[in-house]
Amino acid sequence: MTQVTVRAPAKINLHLGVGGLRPDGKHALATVYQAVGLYDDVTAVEAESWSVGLTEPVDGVPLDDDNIALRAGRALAAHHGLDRAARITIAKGIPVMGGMAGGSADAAATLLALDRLWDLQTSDDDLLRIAGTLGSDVPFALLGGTALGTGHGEIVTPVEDTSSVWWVVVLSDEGLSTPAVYGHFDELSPDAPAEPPVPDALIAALAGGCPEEIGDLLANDLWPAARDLRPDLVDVEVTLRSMAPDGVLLSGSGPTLLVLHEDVDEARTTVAELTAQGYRCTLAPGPVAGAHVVTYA
Ligand SMILES: C[C@](O)(CO)[C@H](O)COP(=O)(O)OP(=O)(O)OC[C@H]1O[C@@H](n2ccc(N)nc2=O)[C@H](O)[C@@H]1O
Ligand SMILES: Nc1ncnc2c1ncn2[C@@H]1O[C@H](COP(=O)(O)OP(=O)(O)OP(=O)(O)O)[C@@H](O)[C@H]1O
Repeated sequence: MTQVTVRAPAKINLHLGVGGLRPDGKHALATVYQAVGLYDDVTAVEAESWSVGLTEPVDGVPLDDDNIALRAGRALAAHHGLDRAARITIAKGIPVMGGMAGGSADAAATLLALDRLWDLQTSDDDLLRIAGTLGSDVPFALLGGTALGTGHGEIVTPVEDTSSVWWVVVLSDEGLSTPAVYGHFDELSPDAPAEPPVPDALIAALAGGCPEEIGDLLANDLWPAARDLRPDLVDVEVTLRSMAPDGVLLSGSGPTLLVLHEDVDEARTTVAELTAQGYRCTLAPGPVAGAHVVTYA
C-alpha cells in the first residue's frame, strides 16, 4: 500500500456547557458533540520529509509546521518510535475558523491514515489519547456519531442518538478565534462553575430521537461572548429565529450558525430562502460517522 485517504467530519456542539478556566489554560466542558456531513479528505503518502498541501488553495490554512495535521503525523510517529515521514494532502470541505473543528478533523484523519499506511495497529485507546494531546476536539473527530465530551472536551463517551436531522449551516465570511471567544467568556462569566453540569435532559431527548425536543434543548454558553465579538451575528440570528424559533444554534465558538430541520425538503427551502437573502449556506445531515478510510492505493 502506498497511499491512504481518510475522510473526517465536521462537528457541532448540541450543548456546550463551559466551566471555569483550568490551570492548563483550558476550560472544563460538559458538551454534547454531533458529527455532521461536511468533510475533509486527508491523503497520506510515504515521503523523505514531512510536508502538507491542499488540493485547492484555502485562506487561513497554514502549510508549514503549524498545520495540525503535521503535528498529528509527527505525534503518531513519535509514539511508535519511528523515524518516518509522509506527505499529507488535504481536500477541505469544512469551513476554516468556523467553529466546526476542521483542523481537528484533519488531525484525526492523519492519525488514522498513517496508522493504516504504516500498518501500526495503534489501539483505539492510544489513538484517542494521542488525539487528546493535539486538541480538545480531535478525539471526537475519530469517534463521530454523537458523544458526551468532558474534561476539556477530549474525554469522549458515545451517547445513544436515534435522531436523524438536517442542519442548515449558515457560513460567515470572517472567522472567529476560539481563544478570543473563551477569553471573552471569562470576562462575562467570572463565576462559571468548576465543573459544568451534564445535560441529562438533552441526552434523554437524543435517545428518544424527537427533533422538536432536541431543538428545545440546544444550548451554547459561548454564545454571549461570540455575539459581543461579532455583533453582526445578532441580525443573522434574528433572521434565523424568525424561521425556526427553537432550532437555532451557534456552532462551537462560532461564527457559523445552525438551523435544525427534521425534514430535508423543509431544510432545502430554508437554504433557498437564505440564499435569496444573500446568506451563504449549505446543508449537512447529522449524526454521521467519525474518521474512516475511503481509499487505499
Ligand atoms: C469550542 C470547541 O470547538 C467546542 O468543542 C472547543 O472547545 C475548541 O477546541 P479546539 O479548537 O480543539 O481547542 P484546542 O486546540 O484544544 O485549544 C485552543 C484554545 O482554545 C481555548 N480552549 C479550548 C478548549 C477548552 N476546553 N477551553 C479553552 O479555553 C484555549 O484558549 C486553547 O488554547
Ligand atoms: N489543517 C488545518 N485546517 C484548518 N486550520 C488549521 C489547520 N491546521 C492549523 N490550522 C489553524 O487552526 C485555526 C483554527 O482552524 P479551524 O478551521 O480548525 O477552526 P475552528 O473550526 O473554529 O476550530 P474549533 O471548532 O475546533 O475551535 C486556523 O486559524 C488555522 O490557522
